[in-house]
Amino acid sequence: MKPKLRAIWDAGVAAADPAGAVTRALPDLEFGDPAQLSVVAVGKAAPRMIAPVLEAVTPKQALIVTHRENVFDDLGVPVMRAGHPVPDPEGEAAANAILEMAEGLGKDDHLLILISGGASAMLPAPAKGLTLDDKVRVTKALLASGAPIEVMNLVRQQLSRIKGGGLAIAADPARVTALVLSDVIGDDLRAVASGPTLAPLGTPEDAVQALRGYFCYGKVSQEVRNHLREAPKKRDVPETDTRIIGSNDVSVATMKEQAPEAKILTPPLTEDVKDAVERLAKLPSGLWLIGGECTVQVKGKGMGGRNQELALRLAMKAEEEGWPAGWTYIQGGTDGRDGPTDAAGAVVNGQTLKKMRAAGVDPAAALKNNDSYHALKAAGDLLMTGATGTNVADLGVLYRP
Ligand SMILES: O=C(O)[C@H](O)CO
Repeated sequence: MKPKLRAIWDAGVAAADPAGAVTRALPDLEFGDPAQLSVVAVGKAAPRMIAPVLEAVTPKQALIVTHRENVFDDLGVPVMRAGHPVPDPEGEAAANAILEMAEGLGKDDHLLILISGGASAMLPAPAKGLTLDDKVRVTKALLASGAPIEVMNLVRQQLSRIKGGGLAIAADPARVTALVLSDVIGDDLRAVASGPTLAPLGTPEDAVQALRGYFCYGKVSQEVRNHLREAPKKRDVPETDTRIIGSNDVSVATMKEQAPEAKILTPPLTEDVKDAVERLAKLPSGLWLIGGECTVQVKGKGMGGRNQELALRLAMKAEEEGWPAGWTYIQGGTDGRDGPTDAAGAVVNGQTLKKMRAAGVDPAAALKNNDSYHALKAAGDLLMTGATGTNVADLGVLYRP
């Protein structure tokens, strides 16, 4: 079963390949006159998203903004590197460059923006009266609070000149098209990269409530609090053509094409891994396709990631409940990096715990220490893909006979 499940999982990851996703979108895209076309790619997948566009057309101007760790070839257009997950001065310079480019466009111009995850942190454009330091403090407080991405970005939009439709406002009256590779479960495009071409997720008052709700209000600067009190309630964002071209849902749908007999788990797994395993254990027999992204409460000092911990927990649950032989489960991050490890996740079955014990590892003790990586490594059941160059959260496939 392992090779079959791996092939289905691989098909899901391939569907999220940034170059492939843009290439599939190109036939439906009207570039217009290349002499009036500006192309900007932002986020972790920016170089891979812009490559097929630059093969298809030579725009008037183009710019890539990505994280400095992203590997990319020289594509012959300027690249600006930016910090992530905490914004830095290079990111601020990049955000300013994009806004300047957008502000210089006229009604006959076309701005094509290619958006992928990570761009919120990479493009800090502090609202008038705020500084990069203010934004750094807000970002750090929200990151430490465990607030979900929708909440983080609702706040960040209210403090920014580029997020929450700010880019669309700057580019007005030019035509704006955005192709989005979504790393947000549920695909609210206002949340992906903080929606530079769409109206914000909430109001300044909502941002205050969110900061209070996650005990961050007291941690942000007085300038931020003043700004949120005085900022206009509504932002008029011009209409843009913003399209999704890849996402966790799209990847799960592609896995379904690969395995039409399978059922899709709904809703996707977004809960803590402990609760996720309870849900998986209740599924009837058959082949199940799983999207989402779980959370883990880390208390131990071991090494692992949410996908590895989920797989290990499921193997233990299967043993405890005496699942019939043949069950198999693959679970991994589509970016190929689960937590701070070099594994994407794991592929487990009825042999996993036996192999672990034979190698001298106690699975329960490993779990207690959040050390799923070393336990699964001892069993030879890690899922190793290397960095995939994309990220649409996590995918899993479970077979229960
Ligand atoms: O950049 C961001 O805001 C996150 O990656 C979600 O898209």
